[in-house]
Amino acid sequence: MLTVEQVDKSYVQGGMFSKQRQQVLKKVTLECRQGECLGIIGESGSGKSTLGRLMLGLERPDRGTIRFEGKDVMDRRARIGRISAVFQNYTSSMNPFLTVQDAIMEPMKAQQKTGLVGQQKLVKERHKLEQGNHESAQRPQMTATAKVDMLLAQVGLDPSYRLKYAHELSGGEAQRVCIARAISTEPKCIVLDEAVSSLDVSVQIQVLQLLKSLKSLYKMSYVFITHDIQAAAYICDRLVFFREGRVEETIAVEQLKHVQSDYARKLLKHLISL
Ligand SMILES: Nc1ncnc2c1ncn2[C@@H]1O[C@H](COP(=O)(O)OP(=O)(O)OP(=O)(O)O)[C@@H](O)[C@H]1O
Repeated sequence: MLTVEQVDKSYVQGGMFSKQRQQVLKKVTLECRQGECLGIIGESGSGKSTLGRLMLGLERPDRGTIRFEGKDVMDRRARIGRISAVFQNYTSSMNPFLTVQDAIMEPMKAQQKTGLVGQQKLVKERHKLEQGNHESAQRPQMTATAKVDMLLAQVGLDPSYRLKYAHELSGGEAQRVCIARAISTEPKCIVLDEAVSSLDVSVQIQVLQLLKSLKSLYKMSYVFITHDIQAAAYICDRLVFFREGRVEETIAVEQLKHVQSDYARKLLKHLISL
């Protein structure tokens, strides 16, 4: 579904006019399958966030390709409304001048601007009519407010949050709003970069549970980027151990005890059950 093939990425090191480059990603190849949660786990500086930005089409690889359902993610139409993101810095992820309602509606508006919603809706409506389901085909569209309320309810917040601003929210609440925004376009995939790392442990567990239930409700895939092996083991189906910009090992979570590399073993030492 989301495939990364032979991706290299480097950055200029030591100022704008320097010719020195730091190779951050080295021939990275991996796949996040339909409906799975793929964990990318590694030490600080191993290149996890860089890979996340490339998967979101925010930056271009030097070499190699990243495709979502066969289309290059650098093509905006391949990703808009289909791949979303939740980052660690939930308060800075939210524009301080926007209410919760406006923040949640931002991606939907962006999707409407591209005209993609229109096309998808038309196909769905035509299909319903062909099936003889005239009643549901003619049902009026849910109002924006009702849609925001529904999304807030799905992330465990009541409608009174609609008119609040980012600074009026706790960390956990702000991250729930970011999750509501990420699911608003009903994407097929969400890239979560250290999405629970800044939250208190008890809030982390609640948000992880929420992410799990939303994943099955919306039948989404997750790319879960983290340095927290416990959180990864809780939510992921497979883990990619990432070291110095390379894939060191990939393993199913239920096989974790059988990891081969010393690096994966070292990271796993933090997992109580081992
Ligand atoms: N835009 C950039 N310009 C220059 N160097 C960068 C840029 N982005 C990342 N790097 C460098 O690439 C390396 C990998 O960074 P990255 O943030 O991808 O690692 P990470 O595994 O996500 O780390 P952390 O867990 O600490 O967030 C680091 O050495 C970083 O300094």
